[in-house]
Parts: sequence; structure tokens; C-alpha cells
Amino acid sequence: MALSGVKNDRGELRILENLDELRTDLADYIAELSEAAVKERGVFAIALSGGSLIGLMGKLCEAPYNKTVDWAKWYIFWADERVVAKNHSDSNYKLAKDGILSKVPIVPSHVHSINDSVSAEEAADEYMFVIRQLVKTRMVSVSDISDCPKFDLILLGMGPDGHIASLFPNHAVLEETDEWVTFITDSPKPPPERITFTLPVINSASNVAIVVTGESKAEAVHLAIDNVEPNCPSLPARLVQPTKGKLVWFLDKPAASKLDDLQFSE
Ligand SMILES: O=C1O[C@H](COP(=O)(O)O)[C@@H](O)[C@H](O)[C@H]1O
Repeated sequence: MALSGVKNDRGELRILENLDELRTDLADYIAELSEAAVKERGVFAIALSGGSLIGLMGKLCEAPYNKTVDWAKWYIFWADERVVAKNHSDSNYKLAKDGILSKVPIVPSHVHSINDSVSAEEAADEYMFVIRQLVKTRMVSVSDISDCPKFDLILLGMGPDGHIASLFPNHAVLEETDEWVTFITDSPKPPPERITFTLPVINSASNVAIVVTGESKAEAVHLAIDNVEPNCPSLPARLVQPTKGKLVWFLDKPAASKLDDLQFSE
């Protein structure tokens, strides 16, 4: 049985009994947001991450979602990408293509992955340009309080160190507020070269979901969500605070095991 509730200003928590329930709840959540965005705007602009998230989204390729989701209206982006060839096993694009995009009727021209034949800096600049064009045509909305794109949904995973997208703890990239997309060449987790959405873009989204499973991430979940002393100001996951949008955490029980005072109604 799922536990669900709101914790302080850290968003909605959904703690699922097991991975199968988490996969179903996540698929339902994405399908509902897709339907709402298509009804309101005619399109659904979704940004993916890599890592364990993609496997956890797998139910979207199964019934009923494979038939009921309006895939033709999806515009796909990446919240972060490793600067490797698209057919490299480290590529977040390849992970999503093999795991999801090749299994549902997405329009190929709606899939916006990075240019894998240029430097990290050029790839970030080009990606930002592409997003800018799609903001101009309103395929991606624009935030009314910042000049940032407002994605309908940004899906994030979180590493055991609390990193989200390619925003790592204590890294200067956390301070980047001028650009929508930036790059790093010294990622503490290989591969070193990556592009990433910046915090202002993540926090301008209409919806942000952080999907975390496993006991190895329980401490980072506690530091990201609970009122801890001293506060962890540079823990990237704690800096996800959508200005007007909604933040939802999808956790399995091991990932939630170190949270303080869980008082939820079942
Ligand atoms: O390197 C990355 O790691 C994070 C977390 O991955 P996970 O396998 O621990 O879930 C991922 O969200 C990010 O997109 C990826 O580039």
C-alpha cells in the first residue's frame, strides 16, 4: 500500500510498497500529466534523465498506456546528457531509446537529443538554441516569472551523493543562473563531460518528479527532504524547489527508510 503526503515545503511524497507499485504509480502520473498538457496546450514537453529512472518508466510501454497516451503530442528532451556518441552505452539518449522511445509511437522529429559530434560546450549551446526555437513556437511554454522554458514535466533521478541531472554537490555548476543549459568536463561520476539543465530551468517547470529507489540513497533522501541541521545548502536535490510548479518524490520503502517522522494516512 502506498503512503502519500506532503512534507513541509519539500513537495509531495509518494512512498510505494515495492518497485512494481512504484512503476505503476509513476506511469499513471506521467500519463495523467500528458493528458492534461495535451488538453490545455496541444503538446506535452517532457524532459528525461538517465540512470535507473528509465527502467522505472517501463510500464508506459505496456497496456493500457501504450494505447491510451497521445504519443504523437510528446516532445522529448533530456535534463542531462553525457557527451558521448549516441550509440555509446553511457548515453542517456540510447538508454531512453532502447528502453522506451523505440517501443511507442513517438514522432522522431519530436525527439530533441544533443549533438554528439561536438564539444560539451558547443553541445550545450546548440541544445539551448534548439530549446529557444521551441519556446518561440510555444512547443515549450515559457515561465511568466523568469525567462526560462517551462517544461510540462521534468523527470529526475538522484544519485547517492544527492546529485540530480548533472548537477553535483559543491560544484560551481549549481551557481549557474544565466544559461538554460550548461556543461561540465569534470563530473565526479563518469563520464566526465556532460551537459545539464541549470537549476533555474528545473525550478521553472510546471511539474518536477524525483524518482529514487534503494537503501544506498536513503541518507541523501533524508538530507534532501528533512529539516536537518546543519542544512545541506549545496545538496543539489534539496535545491529543487519549483517556483510555481509542483514537486513530487517517488520513493520505494528502502529509499524512504531514513526519513524523519513519517505521519501519513494510508
Ligand atoms: O549520471 C546520472 O545519474 C543520475 C542518477 O542515476 P541513478 O542510476 O542513480 O538513478 C541520473 O538521474 C542522471 O540522469 C545521470 O546522468
